[in-house]
Amino acid sequence: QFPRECVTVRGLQSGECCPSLRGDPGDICGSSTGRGQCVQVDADGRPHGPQYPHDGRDDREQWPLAFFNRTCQCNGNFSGYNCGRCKHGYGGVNCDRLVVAVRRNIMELSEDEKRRFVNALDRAKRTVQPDYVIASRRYPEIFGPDGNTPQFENISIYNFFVWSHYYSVSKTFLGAGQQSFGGVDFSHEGPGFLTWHRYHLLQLERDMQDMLQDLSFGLPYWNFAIGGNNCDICTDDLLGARSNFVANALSPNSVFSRWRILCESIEDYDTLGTICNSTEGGPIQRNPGGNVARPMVQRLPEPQDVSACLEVGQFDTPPFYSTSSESFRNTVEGYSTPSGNYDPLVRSLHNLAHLFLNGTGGQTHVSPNDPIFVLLHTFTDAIFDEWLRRHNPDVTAYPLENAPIGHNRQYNMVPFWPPVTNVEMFVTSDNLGYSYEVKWPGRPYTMTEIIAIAIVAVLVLVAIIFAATTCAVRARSYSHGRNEARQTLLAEHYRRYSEDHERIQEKTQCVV
Ligand SMILES: O=C(O)c1cc2cc(O)c(O)cc2[nH]1
Repeated sequence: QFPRECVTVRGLQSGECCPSLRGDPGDICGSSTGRGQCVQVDADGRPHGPQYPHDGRDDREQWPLAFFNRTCQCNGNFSGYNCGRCKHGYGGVNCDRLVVAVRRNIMELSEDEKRRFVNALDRAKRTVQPDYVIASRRYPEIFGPDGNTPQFENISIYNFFVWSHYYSVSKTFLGAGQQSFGGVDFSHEGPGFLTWHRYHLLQLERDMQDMLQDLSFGLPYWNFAIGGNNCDICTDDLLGARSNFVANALSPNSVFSRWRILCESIEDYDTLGTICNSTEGGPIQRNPGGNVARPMVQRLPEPQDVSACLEVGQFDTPPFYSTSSESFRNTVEGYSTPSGNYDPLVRSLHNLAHLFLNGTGGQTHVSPNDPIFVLLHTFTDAIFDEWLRRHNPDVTAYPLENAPIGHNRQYNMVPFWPPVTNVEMFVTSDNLGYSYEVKWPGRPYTMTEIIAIAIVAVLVLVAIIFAATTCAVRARSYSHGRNEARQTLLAEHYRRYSEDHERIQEKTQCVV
């Protein structure tokens, strides 16, 4: 969440996180080369929705002001915590070269591409994130027991991805002996669901591009809208088959069976007020389609669910929450029927795909530990992107205020650094340096369309029958006429022939 350079006692006390580029103390934010400058953080102070009634009790309010109030602001296509890198979609030393990463269906990768993707994920699980460290305590305890030891830890690239999700969904600690408040979620159940997860994926993709030294590396996606109860990507060449030996475990032939998960000690965090740190625990649990207690989540979404949700015209609707009706966001998130009707009993699309996994991938505080999370979310993001293309909304379609805390248009998404607002992700993917290769299922016909098509079909059929009958009648009368003519002709022939014959006979008789 924060650059390693910033989490010193002095850095935290100053509230300034404006590291210099290339270690020259005078060159904060690369200012000497015009890359950027150190500025005041702009944090959203507009009213949030009524779901969160504990203002002043959580480090994530008005992110990131509890930790830092000054940051680098980069010029042009420069970007990053010290303006040392390029905006998404740009490369080269001067950040003036366009680069695009293509995100493809994982099922359509070649064997070699599949192997390279699995290996890249595994390497990310073991490679230390070079720039960022994570807080292992809430701000009141951030300087450590001696007041001089900032409580931050190194973490791997993949675990950084896991930790960021955990931090955004964790409960608000209200004090020892008091129940933590769970009605808060900075990345779900609000308009920020799509923008938050979009940035989350971009950060992982960027970290993996750097690790692989390949700016064109694109995260693939899992088309989870295939119906049925089979997880098609749960094979050993992809995300891991089932174990034949241990219930809910992954096959030992998959590298993911050796992954250990982060952030599983949820009771400790909620009762002691601690924060998930970089310590790993048990293995990934997964039993796709096997939740016998909830038959509704034993099947994957259907292709027509995707077509239906893309028809929902409004991005989000009041109260901009998991109870919103006729909201594209709430529909694709999966709290509504695929056509947009809110129903508390329904789980569809993204939520259904999570719950179908039935294990680590189905619990918000740990779900990214299962790497299927990445592919499930790239597909959700692809649907979001297609919706943006089809509906071409203005920024005003995204609520400016009164969304649940963390979800307002200008809110800096928690816990990303440098600060990035929800609305910055409310653009089509080509503005962010990536694109999707997807064949979208056709839109299902409405009842009116079905009736109109049936009427046209009947009319065409009647016209064909009429034309055929008319032709047959005409053909019959024509051939009848020709027969009559032919018979008249024959009769005439015969008459002439007979007369000639009689005449010849008369002549011959005369000669004889
Ligand atoms: O119960 C749900 O609808 C549900 C579970 C779950 C897990 C997860 O990681 C998410 O991101 C969302 C989600 N929804």
